[in-house]
Amino acid sequence: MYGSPLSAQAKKMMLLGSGELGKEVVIEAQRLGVETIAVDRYADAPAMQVAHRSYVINMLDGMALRSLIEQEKPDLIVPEIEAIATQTLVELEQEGYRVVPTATAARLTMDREGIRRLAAETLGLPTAKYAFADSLEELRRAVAEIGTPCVIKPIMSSSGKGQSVCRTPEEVESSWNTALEGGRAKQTRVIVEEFIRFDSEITLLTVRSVTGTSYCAPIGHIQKDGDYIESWQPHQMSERQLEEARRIAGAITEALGGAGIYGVELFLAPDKVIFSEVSPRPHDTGMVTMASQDLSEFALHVRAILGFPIPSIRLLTPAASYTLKADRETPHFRIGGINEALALPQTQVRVFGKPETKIGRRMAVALSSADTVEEARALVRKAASSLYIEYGQ
Ligand SMILES: Nc1ncnc2c1ncn2[C@@H]1O[C@H](COP(=O)(O)OP(=O)(O)OP(=O)(O)O)[C@@H](O)[C@H]1O
Ligand SMILES: NCC(=O)N[C@@H]1O[C@H](COP(=O)([O-])[O-])[C@@H](O)[C@H]1O
Ligand SMILES: [Mg+2]
Repeated sequence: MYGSPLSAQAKKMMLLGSGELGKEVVIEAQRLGVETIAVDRYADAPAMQVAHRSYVINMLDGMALRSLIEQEKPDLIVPEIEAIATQTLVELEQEGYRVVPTATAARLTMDREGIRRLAAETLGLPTAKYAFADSLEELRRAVAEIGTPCVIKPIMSSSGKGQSVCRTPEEVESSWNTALEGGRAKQTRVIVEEFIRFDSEITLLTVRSVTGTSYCAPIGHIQKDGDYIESWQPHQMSERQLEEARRIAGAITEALGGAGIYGVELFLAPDKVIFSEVSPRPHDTGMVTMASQDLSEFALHVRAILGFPIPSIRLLTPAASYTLKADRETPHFRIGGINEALALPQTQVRVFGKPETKIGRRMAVALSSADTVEEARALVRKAASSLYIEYGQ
C-alpha cells in the first residue's frame, strides 16, 4: 500500500546507475505508481530522462552516496551498475535501508573476485580456472599458472571494458595495459581466467520473489570484444543442460538472497554447463524479453522488489535483439534508419537517448519476434542493419 508519487506517502525508488536498463526499470516502476529517482555519474543519462528527478554524483564516493541517500530517504535502493561504493550500501542496510536485492549481493558482484570465490569456492559450482594479480609481475605468474590462451579482465568492469584474450606469454603486458585503461574504478587488480571453448553461452534470468524462484526461458547471445551484440530467446539446449543451468542459477541466487531478477551467465559445452558470472539486476541480453515475454525482465524486477507476486511468466513468442553501437566519441550525432527498421513486421526499436557517443557505446537496440528464433534473428539483423549513426553537427 502506498500513496501517489511526489506525495508524503509515496513509495520511493532510487536507481544507482541510469543507463538503458534503468530507464526500463523506471518506466515499469512508474506504471505501478512508484516515485523514481535516477542517479548516475553524468547528466541526462537515459533513466534520468524518465524519472521524477535525478542527481549526478560519483557513486564510488561513499560520503557522497550516503549524503544523497540520507537526503532522499528512498524506500528502495536499486543498484543498476556495478561500480558503486557498496561498503556504504552494506552500512546503510544495517541502518535499516533496503538495498536490492541485498547490499551483500551488490558488494559481492561488484568485483569479479567476490562472486567468483563465492561460486567456485563456497558453493563448488563449475567455473573456468582462475587466478588474481595486482601487478604485471604477478600477472605473468598467474598466466603461467592458468596457461594460454586466457582471458584477462579488471576485477571491476563491465560490458567487456578492459577485457582481452591473452594468447601467448608475450601478450601479457599488452593485456595488463588494456585492463588498466578499461577498469571502471581505476584500480589495478585483474582476474585471469582459463579460456573456455564453449559451443554457446546463455543468460538464465532468475527471479526471486514472494512467490519463490522462477526461471525465464534461456537467452542465447553473441558477444564481441566482451560486449553483447545479439541475443535471442528461447535458446535450444538439452533438458539435461537446462536442468544443470537451473541448478547453478538456483544455487548462486539463493546464496545472494533478496528479491529481484538475476542474470546468470553460463557457458554451454557438450558435456557441461559452466558458471561465468551473475548480475543481481536486469541483464543487457535480457532486453529481448521486451519482445518475447508477457512480463519483461524489467517488469519482473520491479514486481519482485516491491514484494508483489509473480504467479507465472509466459514466453509469448520467440524473439531476438541486436544492438546499435557507436564507433567514435562525440555529442554531435543523430540516429537514423528508424523508419526502415520499423517498416519490418513485428519489430521495435529502443533508442536510449544517451547524450554522447563513445567508441563501442551501445546507443539503441532492435527487437523482433517471429514464429521461430531463426526467423526472429534474421529479422532483427535486418532491422539493426537499417539503423545507423550520423556524426557531425
Ligand atoms: N573465461 C572465458 N572464456 C571464454 N570466453 C570468455 C571468458 N570470459 C569471458 N568470455 C567472453 O567474454 C564475454 C564477457 O565476459 P564477462 O561477462 O566476464 O564480462 P563483463 O565485462 O562482465 O560483461 P557484461 O558486463 O556485459 O556481462 C563473455 O560473455 C564471453 O563471451
Ligand atoms: N553489461 C552491463 C550493461 O549493459 N549495463 C547497462 O549499460 C549502462 C552503461 O552504459 P554506458 O557505459 O554506455 O554509459 C548501465 O547503466 C546499464 O544500463
Ligand atoms: Mg558478462
